[in-house]
Amino acid sequence: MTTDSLTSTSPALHTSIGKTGVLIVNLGTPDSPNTPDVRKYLREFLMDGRVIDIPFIPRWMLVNLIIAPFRAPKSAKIYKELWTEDGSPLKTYGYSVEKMLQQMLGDQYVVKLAMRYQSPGIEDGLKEFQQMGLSSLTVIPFFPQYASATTGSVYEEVMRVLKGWQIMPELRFVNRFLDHPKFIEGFARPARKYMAEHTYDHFLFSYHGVPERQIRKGDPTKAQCKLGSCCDTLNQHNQFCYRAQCFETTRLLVKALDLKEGTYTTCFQSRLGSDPWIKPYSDDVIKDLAKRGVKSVLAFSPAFVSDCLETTIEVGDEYRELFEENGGEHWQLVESLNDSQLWVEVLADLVQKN
Ligand SMILES: C=CC1=C(C)c2cc3[nH]c(cc4nc(cc5[nH]c(cc1n2)c(C)c5CCC(=O)O)C(CCC(=O)O)=C4C)c(C)c3C=C
Ligand SMILES: [Fe+2]
Ligand SMILES: [Fe+2]
Repeated sequence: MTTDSLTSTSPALHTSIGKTGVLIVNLGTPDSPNTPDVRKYLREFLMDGRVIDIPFIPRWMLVNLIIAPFRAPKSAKIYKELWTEDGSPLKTYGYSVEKMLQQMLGDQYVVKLAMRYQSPGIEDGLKEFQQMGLSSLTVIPFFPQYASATTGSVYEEVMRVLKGWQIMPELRFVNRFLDHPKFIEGFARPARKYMAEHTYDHFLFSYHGVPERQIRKGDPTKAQCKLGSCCDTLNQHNQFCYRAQCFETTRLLVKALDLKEGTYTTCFQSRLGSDPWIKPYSDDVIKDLAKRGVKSVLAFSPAFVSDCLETTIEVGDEYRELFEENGGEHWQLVESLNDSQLWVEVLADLVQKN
């Protein structure tokens, strides 16, 4: 082979030698807030066997005959409240972070945003990486705490796509980052600002819930997690218990904000269906706090790195109404990391850890 034939290699391949692909992946959101797009999103999302973890035929019937048709018009209305002129915040922040992280990491890295459901898809992102002939690939799901329904599902999809590749890049998955100091600071910093402006009686840490069954399935000993006080500490036996990881996240935030014992509660939102989900339920906790005479609450949603339907609408609006209806007076949601510099620094650290 002559030098000429070497230099005539395709520019895309040539410039990518030695580069690392970084796939940042969030959950996904509908393509528009209109009912057909919301229905399409709900169908894809809820037909994932890690999200609704029941056998295929009952899952198909539940999703296609009950949840998607009835929920889509209601959810579409809420998505319309959330939508901005740039689209769904979850995706807008994602693109902004993609750009900022690319700038921070420099041209030895190629950063791409993907969504587990809907667009831009994981498969399309990975195919672009494949054409670039990257040497290594880091996948960072945007979920601070590991859950089979989120991080587990992203891995499964990445592995499904990679399975047929002739050349496998060096591969690294980041499976959680709840204890990254800058992740904690990303919530603590805006919280300190609110705490300087107002006195809060109580601090609420509301995480997305999962069905209790999913925690039991993920327990390696099948006996460790009793879904009670055993989740109060995170150790080598329960390190992937989603509920225990949420309590640990609260502990780290409590420490960063120097909150007093008895002034904060960890709870779980967004139940779907009639099976038991992890407790305590956020709506029960909020009603109880208001009835006990708590007048002002600072609320956090630290299972989400981008503001979305679950934070802005559910915690920011619906829980505020619930609190006020039951006698509460002041409710403030701490915004998520969104496209803050701190969040991009967390991601850069996670990429460069190896
Ligand atoms: C924090 C991570 C998340 C976990 C764990 C999770 C589990 C989970 N979710 C559902 C059902 C729904 N979730 C919905 C929205 C939604 N969920 C997450 C994150 C987690 N889900 C996010 C970031 C979002 C918001 C997306 C956005 O576009 O803003 C919805 C749709 C909303 C609605 O129609 O009300 C459903 C439905 C299940 C069953 C589940 C189980 C483990
Ligand atoms: Fe969800
Ligand atoms: Fe547990």
